[in-house]
Amino acid sequence: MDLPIPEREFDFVVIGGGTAGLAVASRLTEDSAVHVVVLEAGQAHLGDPKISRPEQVTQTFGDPQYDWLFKTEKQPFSGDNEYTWSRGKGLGGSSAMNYFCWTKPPAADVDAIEKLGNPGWNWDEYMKYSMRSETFHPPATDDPDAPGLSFEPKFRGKDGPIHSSIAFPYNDIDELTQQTLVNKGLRRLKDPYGGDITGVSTASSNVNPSDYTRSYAATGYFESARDRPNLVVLTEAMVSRVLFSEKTGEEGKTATSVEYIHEGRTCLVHIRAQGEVILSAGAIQSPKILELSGIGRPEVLAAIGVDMKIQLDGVGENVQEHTSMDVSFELARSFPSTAKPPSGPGITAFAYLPLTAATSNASALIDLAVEQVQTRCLGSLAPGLKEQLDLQLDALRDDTTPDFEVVAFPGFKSPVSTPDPAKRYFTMVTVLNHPFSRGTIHAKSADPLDHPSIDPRYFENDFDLELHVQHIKYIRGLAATEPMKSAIVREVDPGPEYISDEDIREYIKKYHWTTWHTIGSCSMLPKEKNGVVDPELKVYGTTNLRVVDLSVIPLHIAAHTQTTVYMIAEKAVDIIRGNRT
Ligand SMILES: Cc1cc2nc3c(=O)[nH]c(=O)nc-3n(C[C@H](O)[C@H](O)[C@H](O)COP(=O)(O)OP(=O)(O)OC[C@H]3O[C@@H](n4cnc5c(N)ncnc54)[C@H](O)[C@@H]3O)c2cc1C
Repeated sequence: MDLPIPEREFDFVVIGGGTAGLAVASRLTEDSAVHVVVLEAGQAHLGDPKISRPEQVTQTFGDPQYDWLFKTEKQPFSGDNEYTWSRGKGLGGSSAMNYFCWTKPPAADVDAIEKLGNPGWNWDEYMKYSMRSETFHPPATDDPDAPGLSFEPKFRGKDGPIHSSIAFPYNDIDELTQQTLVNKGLRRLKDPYGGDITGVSTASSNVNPSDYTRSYAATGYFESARDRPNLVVLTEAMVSRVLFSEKTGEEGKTATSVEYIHEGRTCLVHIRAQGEVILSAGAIQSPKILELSGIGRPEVLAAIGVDMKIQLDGVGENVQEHTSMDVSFELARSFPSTAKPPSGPGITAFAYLPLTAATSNASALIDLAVEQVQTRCLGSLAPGLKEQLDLQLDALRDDTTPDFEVVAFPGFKSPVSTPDPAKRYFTMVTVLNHPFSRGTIHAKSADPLDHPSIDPRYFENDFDLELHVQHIKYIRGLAATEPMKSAIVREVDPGPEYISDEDIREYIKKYHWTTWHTIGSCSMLPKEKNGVVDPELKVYGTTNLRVVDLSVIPLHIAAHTQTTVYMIAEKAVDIIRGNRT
């Protein structure tokens, strides 16, 4: 590592040594004849306790050595506020700073990706490849059905590089939440990893129980591959663009080299004949690198002064992000809690529910969503967006597909009030899983060091805000349900000043936050539907440039996203190997 690499040729140049990038590089170099270089903009950080120790989970946030610290544009439909979007910088990328939640989407969400024109991207394939990435460590227990400890072996990976476990003890806030949700009509799931997540469940974590450390792309995939002579990993190498041959063949343009900045010098690395570039810079920077390479929308390239090589109108479009809200409560002194503030992230109790379970008003709300979609259709919907929104409407109508997520956090979490150290609190976190709004991420200039312009267009489709209002009301309904009702003294934030829908809306605009799950900026869709990559993850109009990271997911899923990224990487490697034989 950290070798200044001479201008030599490789079979694969991987841009970004993050979650997907290291997984792909490690798998490809299992074949000793295949030579791979990974160019990562950040530092290695290997063995750094701020990354490896679960109890230090937020220590990397806001530190530019570890965190890209992106800022969104001002959001006109969200009070003109700007929002900070953290992303991991260094080996392992965002898997080095995430919150350890190991979750998987419902089968229906993955099958929807196939329905959008992507054969082979369905739930069966998801299971096959995601299990390949995981080794699950069952809990040591005499009672396999004990709350928080139940699991189904057939849904869990047995010999993959990433270790998962039930690392954070199930505590009485988890039980309080889960029992209240059950009393509100949800069912308890034995194991939410088999494609049915609707109900109450306990999530695993990507913590290796053998030494209680973070299991992530750098430890899981890279450590076992790092001594291979056919793998070179260069850190602090900021890729600026991909260069193509002058001639365009029948199948498109061929990438010949990748340009990057290392120690203040601009350098090139070359690609062998039959070789490929794998773009794994994440959903925020992969579209920027395509644009700096001359691939994208004509008006974006013209504005930054980059000559167009391939017109692809979908680059940096169709951006979707999960938004999240906190509702915090003060616990009654009588609540017999042994729960201490979590020694790690401590997030284990999850629930996913359909809109129909969240409110008795669901059918009127669905009519409102249909009307909003139809109103927008009268205007100018981007190509392919109608199909996506129709699938979202179908999912809203379906009682078995979840639309929103509830997470119990056994501590105080709110940007508004200051907690009293003499009191105890817990927080219910809600997540909007399938936003209707669509945003953009585009290069702001031709300077590779400039952050891109990030415009998620939060709440441009007002229905997203309406759903968040329903979430807060649902949580208030939980607070009025036993056993939670007797366990709390008061709701702290938003609190009693925010009762009317209008007031709740204003509160949400000020205090919602990102869950760092951006998708869609290099969507896998048919080209005429604003696709950037085909189902083999190849960029349209190129012969040997693939995008392998979260940016390719075209429609959002009800899950935290790391398992999906490992799945994409594992499947990409099979596709690549299949093409080379
Ligand atoms: C704070 C936070 C908490 C999260 N919590 C969870 C969680 O609890 N559970 C969960 O499932 N998911 C969580 N996620 C999301 C999950 O971690 C990400 O979706 C996933 O890791 C993204 O993988 P990726 O490969 O697409 O991108 P990344 O892992 O971000 O990799 C991109 C890599 O490319 C590098 N790079 C970018 N530009 C360049 C360039 N020009 N040249 C060279 N290198 C470049 C970056 O430095 C980075 O290493 C969280 C994310 C964050 C940020």
